[in-house]
Amino acid sequence: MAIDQNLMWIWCLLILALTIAYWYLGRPKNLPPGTAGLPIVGFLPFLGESPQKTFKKLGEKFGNIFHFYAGSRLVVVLNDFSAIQEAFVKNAEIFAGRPHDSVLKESSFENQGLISNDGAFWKEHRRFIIRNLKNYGFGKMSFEPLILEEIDQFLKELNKHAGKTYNIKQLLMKSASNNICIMVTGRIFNYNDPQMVKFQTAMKLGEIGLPLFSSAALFPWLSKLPGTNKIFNRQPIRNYSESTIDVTSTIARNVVNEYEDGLQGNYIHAYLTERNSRLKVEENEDIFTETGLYHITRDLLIAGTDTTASTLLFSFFYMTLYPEIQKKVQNEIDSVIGRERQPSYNDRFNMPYTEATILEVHRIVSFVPLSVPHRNVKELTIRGYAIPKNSIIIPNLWAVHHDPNYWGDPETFRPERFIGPDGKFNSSERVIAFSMGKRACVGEPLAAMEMFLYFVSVLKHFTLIPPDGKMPSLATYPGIAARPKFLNICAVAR
Ligand code: HEM
Repeated sequence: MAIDQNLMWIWCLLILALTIAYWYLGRPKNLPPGTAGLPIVGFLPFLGESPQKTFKKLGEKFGNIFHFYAGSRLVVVLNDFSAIQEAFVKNAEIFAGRPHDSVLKESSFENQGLISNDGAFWKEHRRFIIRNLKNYGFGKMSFEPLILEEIDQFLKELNKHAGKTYNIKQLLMKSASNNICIMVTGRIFNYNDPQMVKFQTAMKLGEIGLPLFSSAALFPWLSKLPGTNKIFNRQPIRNYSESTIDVTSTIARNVVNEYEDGLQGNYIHAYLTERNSRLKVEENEDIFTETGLYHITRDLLIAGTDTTASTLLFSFFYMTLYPEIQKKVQNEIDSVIGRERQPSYNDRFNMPYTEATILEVHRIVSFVPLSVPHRNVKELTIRGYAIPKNSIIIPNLWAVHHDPNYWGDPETFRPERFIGPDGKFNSSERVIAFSMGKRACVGEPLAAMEMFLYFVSVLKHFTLIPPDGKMPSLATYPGIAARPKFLNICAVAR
């Protein structure tokens, strides 16, 4: 009996020793510098609440391309501008994949949308979205009157709360989703419309914050064990996925039901027209599928709502924190636009200080600090390091925006950094809040127009002061997006 027990212990120790040896010695050769972390879990326990800051520190030790392990998955972090550019622009095709075991898989359970997909499905849909949303005014002046109409609805609502402490987040969310709805579905919702309310309630479930890594996806064998749903906190992510697909499918289905062949009034019409023409050639059409339509509608509505709403909210916080900057923006608005007419997106060409302020908000906030994880679809060598096929690639956009060697004083909110000696607006390729390369944000033209028109419209009519006399906090929830914890503003009519 004693011998059996001894033998068992020897076996256990041997297996442990072999696991540890494999963990530390079995890594691919010529990786970028980095750390394997602990056996089984890798570096996951050390990421902290703000992985972007942890990565910035690791970059100081290992250099600007380094690796770590998330569970048994190899992750490569691109920690400065030139590393991201080298991967996402010079080797764009190779780095345009998405990991199939990321949190995105958890949140888009059928993996039929745009954001979590790659390959032919993603490529064709991305091209189609960019082409068609442009046709419906995306980033074009023809879309401006529709945004301005939505801003009218937004300002009327805001005016009801003028001079009071007001939690503006829901209003911003509703207004931002309406702007996407116009293009995708051709309709705009009243803020109290049951579908709008249902969509916002579903989005609220996402406030659990999608983590950078999904433990359930990284440890699929463990997540099959009973009771692990709770440990991996899967249910809230599932609730969020199911509720958002449920409500966005209802919104899309209403448009699908009224569609007649050849109609081209909005993105869903264009999708159905394309699907019908493909079905005439190939009855098993597998790119423009019905499920795909609902998942892509969901992706567009989700991706375009909290991103814009939260970045705008941060812009209001910064104006509250820096009244002298707010005054300069208001002076520019008064002299270029005046108090009577509505702003136009073209006004930006005469408003360098306002443009610089908005760019500074994108830089300092970095709303998606680590972008959305990428995957390299082929092995390749960068700066002499081998990056094995299918690594998870994380671009640290936040580190680019907070690089002291480039910005000098990255923690200071200072729009003047984007104003040239001639007083003109000097944009910077180093502000990459929308990422870069083949997977860069498809909504950037819309987001840029929204940011300018909302920011200017609010400051034209109101002055932002500390709500309840308290300065807004810039604290954010942990997660893939830097959502603000503080939600109140106080807008006093001018
Ligand atoms: C301030 C506003 C916004 C910011 C900061 C932002 C930022 C980003 C970032 C960092 C990515 C990931 C890019 C990558 O994978 O490297 C992304 C992707 C995406 N964004 Fe935005 N975004 C904003 C607004 C919007 C809007 C208004 C839409 C509306 C349609 C949108 C739609 C998308 C989509 C569909 C993707 C996925 C693209 C793909 O995977 O190919 N975004 N965005």
